[in-house]
Amino acid sequence: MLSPFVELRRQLHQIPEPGFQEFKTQQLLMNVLAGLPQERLTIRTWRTGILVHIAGTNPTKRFGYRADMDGLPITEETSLPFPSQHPGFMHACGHDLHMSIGMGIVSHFAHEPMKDDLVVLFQPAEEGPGGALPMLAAEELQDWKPNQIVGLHIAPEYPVGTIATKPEILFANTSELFIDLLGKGGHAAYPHQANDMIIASTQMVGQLQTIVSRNVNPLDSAVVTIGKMEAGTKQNIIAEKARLEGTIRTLSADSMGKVKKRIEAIAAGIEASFECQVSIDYGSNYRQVYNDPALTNEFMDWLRSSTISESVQLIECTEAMTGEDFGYFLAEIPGFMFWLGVETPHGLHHAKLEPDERAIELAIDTVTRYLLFKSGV
Ligand SMILES: CC(=O)N[C@@H](CCC[C@H](N)C(=O)O)C(=O)O
Repeated sequence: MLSPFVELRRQLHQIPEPGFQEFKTQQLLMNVLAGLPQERLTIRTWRTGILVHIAGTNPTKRFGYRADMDGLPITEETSLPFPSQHPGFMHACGHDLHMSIGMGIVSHFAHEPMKDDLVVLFQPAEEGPGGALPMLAAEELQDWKPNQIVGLHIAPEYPVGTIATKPEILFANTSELFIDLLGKGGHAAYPHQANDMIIASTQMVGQLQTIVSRNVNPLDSAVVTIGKMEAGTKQNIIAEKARLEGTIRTLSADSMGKVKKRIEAIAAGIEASFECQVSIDYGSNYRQVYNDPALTNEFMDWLRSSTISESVQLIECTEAMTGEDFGYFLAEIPGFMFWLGVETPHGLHHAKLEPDERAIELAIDTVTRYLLFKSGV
């Protein structure tokens, strides 16, 4: 028989929704919460998110666990018998697992409370525009702010049973990048009378790739990725407009500023050389995920020395250029994030991502036992 949280993951997997539109997701989670013992639960909603407070037996502090909720605009290509029912959308970043693990933690402590309080946050819009910052500022969270917070992210590259983390920076600073180019459309046969934004935008993509290779200190990692480009209407019409969409990743906040300055200089060069207009919008920016060194080391020592080490293998990993708005939680509340192995050949944001569901019960067990270690029964 399937664990109820694997069953929940499968239901969530079928209803991926964009950030701040997680309406069905919220409803499903609310229905599951309604089926749990209510004595110690207080439930609040905030936009499409949910905050669940589980009262401890003799609390002196409050712990937090955060799960993100949104899906991605990807057409699923897995062979799963429970694929996405929302065309063009998929849980391709594991948020379906993060939520079902969150629910498993709520359920555990709703049945068997620990000494301290716990707040489990189901947070919308991690993929964009970012739900963490407004959730942290929300009235609904102010009297429930945890003293320590934990988050996890699935990791396709590690086997089930692996947890990977490190003190200090785990994930990069991020900034979205939207670039609009405006020239002059025209007939394909009269290029001299038009100003072709396909040529200008492809030149710009090429020049953007020189920032990391030529302007950033090789010992200080950065990424500039253009993930989407749009231009043109028909094969024999010169494109008046082009749009580039991408993301910037840096390990230091200082480098983020430098990369943005270079993007602006390249944009000015493209404007001058192609006699067009280039406008830049940085969309949403996420703060680095900075793991509290003392708490992370304590967690790692606990993983190595407690009986959990029989089922969990700890890896001290290097930092990754992924982004996470959980970084905003960690800037305000001490805590850490860790990678949870779900071994699958396809990576995050891939249409064939099929995380191994055995990681769900393992994560529920690990986090609940860690919280009990921290709090006492
Ligand atoms: C873990 C993960 O994949 N997170 C996303 C966060 C997206 C941040 C933002 N929307 C951006 O694209 O810069 C990631 O892409 O790393």
